[in-house]
Amino acid sequence: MALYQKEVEMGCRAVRLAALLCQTVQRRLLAEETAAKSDKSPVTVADYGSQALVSWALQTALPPGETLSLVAEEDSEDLRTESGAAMLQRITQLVNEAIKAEDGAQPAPGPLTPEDVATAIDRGLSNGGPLGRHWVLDPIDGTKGFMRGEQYAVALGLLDEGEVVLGILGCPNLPMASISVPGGVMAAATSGQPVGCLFAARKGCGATVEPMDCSLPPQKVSVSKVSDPAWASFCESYESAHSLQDLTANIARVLGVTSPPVRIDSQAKYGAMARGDAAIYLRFPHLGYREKIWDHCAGAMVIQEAGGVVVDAAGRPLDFSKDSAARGTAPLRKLHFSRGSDIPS
Ligand SMILES: Nc1ncnc2c1ncn2[C@@H]1O[C@H](COP(=O)(O)OS(=O)(=O)O)[C@@H](OP(=O)(O)O)[C@H]1O
Ligand SMILES: [Mg+2]
Ligand SMILES: [Mg+2]
Ligand SMILES: [Mg+2]
Repeated sequence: MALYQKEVEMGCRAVRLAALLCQTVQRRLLAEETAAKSDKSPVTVADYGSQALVSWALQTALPPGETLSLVAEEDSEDLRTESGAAMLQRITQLVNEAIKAEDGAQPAPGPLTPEDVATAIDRGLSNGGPLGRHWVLDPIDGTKGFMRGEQYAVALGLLDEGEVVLGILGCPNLPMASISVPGGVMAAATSGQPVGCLFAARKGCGATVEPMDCSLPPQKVSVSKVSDPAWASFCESYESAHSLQDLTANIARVLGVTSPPVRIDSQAKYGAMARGDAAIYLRFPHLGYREKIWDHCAGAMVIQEAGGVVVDAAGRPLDFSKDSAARGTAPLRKLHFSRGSDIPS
């Protein structure tokens, strides 16, 4: 079997399963399904449920006795408090519903319990690092976009000996049709092509896209061939709190870019770029913010395998292998870009 083929299949199944749960929640998103984390960022039942499902699906696909190492965004700490119990119940119900909808049956020996779900979420507490295999998960990237009913991604990568070898991006609200058309996402969504894309990239094997609903086979994607910035369009964060939009506007002006920025949430930007919907992605977080590996691992791999290049603000490749535990700095757990994408002074 081709290198990482089994892992790509495991990962795609896990991402599809998680996307199913996200779609269910987004359809009936209620205020009580959202909470605020200690850093004040939003988290929903779908973020937790997606993480639990990916963790469960990957762990159950491994040979008996093999333990999953997963570096993922969420943890169960708030769910294990008295006030989090009802949310954990709700997540457990959604997780069991998604497993049943996929297989038509509950997992043996029976539905997952709230404790099983919390344990699955906390498998994401690995520190990663340069040795061995580590899956890297953002269960919902672009939670704010998800809550607005717009773009988000289930983003799953695999690190092997410090190198990214797989990237899978489930983008349930991204149309299969190009969004670089007048009217953007809205127009593409009504073009008659399916909505919902699954991007997958394996080291050295290129990147593909297929509809989330499996209605078409995977097709190879490649980045835009536009080389003159005057003809290029560029993507950036939808949220101005996530990237310095004034700075990107200035850079675009200096480059001679004439079209307005394409602002969509999440690593769906990487997916859209991988198939040539835009040629440039500019991201400059506000001073002091440290990027997390799960926010870029899968997307960067998809871009790279589609023929693109992803670098930090100083033009250096991103390093996903930093093991922050080795630095003995617990609060920095999983903040891995030592040379980060802070703006150079
Ligand atoms: N202050 C700040 N600066 C930079 N980045 C931040 C910041 N706050 C959050 N985040 C991270 O941004 C993730 C969402 O991705 P994007 O910024 O591409 O999406 S968006 O267009 O702005 O919604 C988002 O990922 P999720 O938390 O998974 O949604 C965050 O990890
Ligand atoms: Mg994220
Ligand atoms: Mg997230
Ligand atoms: Mg988040």
